[in-house]
Amino acid sequence: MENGRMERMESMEPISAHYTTAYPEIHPDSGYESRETADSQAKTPPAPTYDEELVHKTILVGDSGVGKTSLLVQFDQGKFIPGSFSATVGIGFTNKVVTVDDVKVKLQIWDTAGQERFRSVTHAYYRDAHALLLLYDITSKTSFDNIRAWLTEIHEYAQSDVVIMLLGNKADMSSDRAIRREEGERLAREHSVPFMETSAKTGVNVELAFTAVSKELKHRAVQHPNQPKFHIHEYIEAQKEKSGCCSYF
Ligand SMILES: Nc1nc2c(ncn2[C@@H]2O[C@H](COP(=O)(O)OP(=O)(O)OP(=O)(O)O)[C@@H](O)[C@H]2O)c(=O)[nH]1
Repeated sequence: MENGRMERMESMEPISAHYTTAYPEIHPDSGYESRETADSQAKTPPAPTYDEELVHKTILVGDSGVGKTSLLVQFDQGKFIPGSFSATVGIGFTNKVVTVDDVKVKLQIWDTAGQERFRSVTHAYYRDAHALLLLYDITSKTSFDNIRAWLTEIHEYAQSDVVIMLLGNKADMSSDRAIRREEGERLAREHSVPFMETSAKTGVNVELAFTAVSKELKHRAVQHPNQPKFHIHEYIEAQKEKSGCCSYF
């Protein structure tokens, strides 16, 4: 696996070459959408159309070892391969289509190397990012403490309107927990970013994280004065309640 990983990261072709690849699709639970759609249809004129050719560049960032590659593999392939990944070298991406509100949102998800020595390479990718998923590991206080530094870098190199989401990963490792969920929530509130705990191992909240980001990106792309605004925080809370996802954290 170690060699496979190295090859994947080092043989990246130019972006345009990858757009010919068919996008795998996921269909998230649509209970929330149907309620929202019914409400909005009653009150507003037909929604402006969403351009399904748009590609939203989404980047996973955070310290080395927090689980960026594992989270992406869980989202892409629905599996977790323990201890199988060597540290990411440079940067690579995976295409995914997320169906939200009956439209297909194309995500190009970039997995970056957390190691300091690759930082200057990854900074270059921030500028045209539409969304950044910032991860820490709930068993690592250092990775949590470094979130402020990551946010400083993001504000320095990314566009000011980039969608940011904070994720506390490895939520399955409750006996080794070093950061309480409330601490993650507080930090996220301080920086006005949505937050959830995830597990790349069990898959908890992995799809929700990408779905919430896709919905936010889609709503931004079609934002219309007469359309109800999408509130990512409320969406996440409603979905968490529905799934009862977090009761065992
Ligand atoms: N228990 C548990 N282990 C995880 C989880 N996510 C990742 N791991 C493990 O944590 C280690 C590091 O995971 P990676 O996905 O390689 O971390 P990364 O953030 O991509 O690391 P870099 O490529 O160095 O930036 C591996 O041994 C994974 O199996 C998780 O949610 N739960």
